[in-house]
Amino acid sequence: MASYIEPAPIKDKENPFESMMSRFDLAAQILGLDDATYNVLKTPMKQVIVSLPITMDDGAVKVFEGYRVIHSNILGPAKGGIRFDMDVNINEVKALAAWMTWKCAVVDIPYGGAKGGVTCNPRAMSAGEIERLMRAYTTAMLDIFGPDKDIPAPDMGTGPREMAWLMDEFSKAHGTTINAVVTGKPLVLGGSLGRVEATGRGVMVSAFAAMEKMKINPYGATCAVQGFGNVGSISAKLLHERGVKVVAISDISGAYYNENGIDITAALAYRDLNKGTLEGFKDAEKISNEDLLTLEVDVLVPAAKEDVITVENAPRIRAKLIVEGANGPTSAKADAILRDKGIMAVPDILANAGGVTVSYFEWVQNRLGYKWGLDRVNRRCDRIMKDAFEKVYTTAEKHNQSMRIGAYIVSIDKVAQTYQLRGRF
Ligand SMILES: NC(=O)C1=CN([C@@H]2O[C@H](COP(=O)(O)OP(=O)(O)OC[C@H]3O[C@@H](n4cnc5c(N)ncnc54)[C@H](OP(=O)(O)O)[C@@H]3O)[C@@H](O)[C@H]2O)C=CC1
Ligand SMILES: O=C(O)CCC(=O)C(=O)O
Repeated sequence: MASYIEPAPIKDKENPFESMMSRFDLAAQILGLDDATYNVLKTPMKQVIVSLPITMDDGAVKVFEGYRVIHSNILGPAKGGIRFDMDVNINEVKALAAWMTWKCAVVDIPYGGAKGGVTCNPRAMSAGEIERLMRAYTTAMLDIFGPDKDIPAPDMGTGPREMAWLMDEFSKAHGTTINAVVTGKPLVLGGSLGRVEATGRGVMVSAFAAMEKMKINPYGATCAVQGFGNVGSISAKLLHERGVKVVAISDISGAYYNENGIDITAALAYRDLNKGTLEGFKDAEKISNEDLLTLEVDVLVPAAKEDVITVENAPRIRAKLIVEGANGPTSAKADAILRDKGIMAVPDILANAGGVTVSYFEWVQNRLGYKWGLDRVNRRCDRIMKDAFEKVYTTAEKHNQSMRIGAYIVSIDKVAQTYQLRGRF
């Protein structure tokens, strides 16, 4: 057997790639994965690092570092978002790319996994500076991206506006409009109805599926959501609309708690009129992001960043159910603590897969030159999410493992079978 028999010891502050690998190792061991497939999958296929000199508004030239990692393309073209954030680094991007491989396999869509990013602080940049950066990043990745090769999408710090610039820059370089090179575009450029809401919608569908298993009545169940960007705000809105009492929300300015429930429509309107921040939001007590995580609630939705539920705070988590909107919010060491406490965690690679699922629908529509109605998009996404949830739940039960390891088993099994049937080894 391969070297994965003894999962690597995990240090206190977890490197996200090592954290991902420790779960992968356990699932690979349970599956009895062959050495060749194991060794191929533990290393990303391609890692690209570029330097991007940008003229800032004050005339100074600043050099940014950009990344794109393709973890695997054995299931189809690589797929994954682009993150603009100060914490972006190669280990983070490698982990996020691998998670995309597992995520696409869990929901059974024909894509491999990739991720990209630029180390920058978009909050401190003008729209013009962000546009120049996105266009420079696209130019640097012209040989990597392509509708049959690697298809980017939004992630933290990017959205439809940035995807429009990417599509335009790529199309200019090819002398023709190629909208299928990227998903998460504005609707008029070939974006799909439902994509903006899709990740939050998948979180909501996963939360309801898990509450049903745990016999938690969703009407009046309490919930705390960390992060109020694309994923967090839409998860909160959809849960609130369906009768869940969202008692806490947060962004980088802090967390806002009201035991009687927060009016999410009012919070969204406040954020949108307040330069995108919840700072100063009334009708709630201000608490810290750390305190939000340990509130006594039925459901906790971490939807901001990785590594927020750690070995330090896991013993104090009081939620019955965690539904991971963010990628990698729970460290590998914290997994065991949550499980011992009987907390169910619906893992990122399942819970937040609604986004890439509707990205897939967008790519299909672009290639067909056709548009689907919102009803069709939502119905198909919900069906895929529910089926994936059931498959992961059953697999976890069969192996007496957590939902997370169940999800890794489902994905790694699919990837391994693909290698075998394609006759690679
Ligand atoms: N967008 C998508 O379709 C998908 C995203 N994801 C994952 O979901 C997570 C969130 O992504 P997305 O919603 O797109 O990103 P956004 O940039 O839209 O939102 C991020 C949110 O997190 C908040 N935030 C950032 N840092 C912290 C912090 N240290 N403490 C508390 N809150 C913080 C931000 O606050 P502020 O606004 O004040 O900066 C913002 O509210 C990421 O892990 C991403 O990889 C997963 C699948 C798909
Ligand atoms: O929509 C996509 O293609 C990818 C979204 C993403 O980056 C993610 O699911 O983490």
